[in-house]
Amino acid sequence: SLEGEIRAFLTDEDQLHTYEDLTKVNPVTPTTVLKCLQARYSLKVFYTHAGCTLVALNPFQPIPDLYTLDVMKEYHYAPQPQEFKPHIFIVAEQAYRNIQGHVEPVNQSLVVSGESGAGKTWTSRCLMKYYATVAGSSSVLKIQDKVERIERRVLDSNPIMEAFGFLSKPSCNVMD
Ligand SMILES: Nc1ncnc2c1ncn2[C@@H]1O[C@H](COP(=O)(O)OP(=O)(O)OP(=O)(O)O)[C@@H](O)[C@H]1O
Repeated sequence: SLEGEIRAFLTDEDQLHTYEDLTKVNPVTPTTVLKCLQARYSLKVFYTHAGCTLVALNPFQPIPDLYTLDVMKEYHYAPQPQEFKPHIFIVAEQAYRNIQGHVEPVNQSLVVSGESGAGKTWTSRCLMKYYATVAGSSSVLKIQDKVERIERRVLDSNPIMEAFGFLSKPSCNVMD
């Protein structure tokens, strides 16, 4: 039965954190998926693939080592970044490479979704920082300046984007 399969899956508690892609979880149920994410979270692992989607959990604390210039470079220069640990930089790099594609460059969109407080603004800033850094000038000062300008623009565009989407959410009737 499904219940039996779920129980058997959860018995192997020490293995739950090893699932780097939730499509490998079997059986895929809310319980099994959440238990895996929980096991990873408790080991301070905040990113997990779910096929071509990336699940980002909010650590609710600064994790500076996860977003350093060196980490960005590691993902940017890796021949196969998807073989590294799940990270927002894998998604960023994949989209970047698709744009750079010499044969047929394709416009790219990154959809960042989640409930209020999930970390969408953080993630968008993280993506902007990544692009401003890897695609930017080689001068450190210029990079810093560009990152700050792009970040500012993203944050400034928030009220406009929210005016279109956020205000009509049933959970947040700001229009009332
Ligand atoms: N990866 C992360 N590392 C450290 N802090 C994070 C991370 N992700 C989110 N946070 C923190 O969690 C809080 C909420 O994140 P954020 O503002 O990005 O949420 P949001 O999804 O944009 O929320 P809302 O929809 O309400 O605007 C912020 O204080 C942010 O700094």
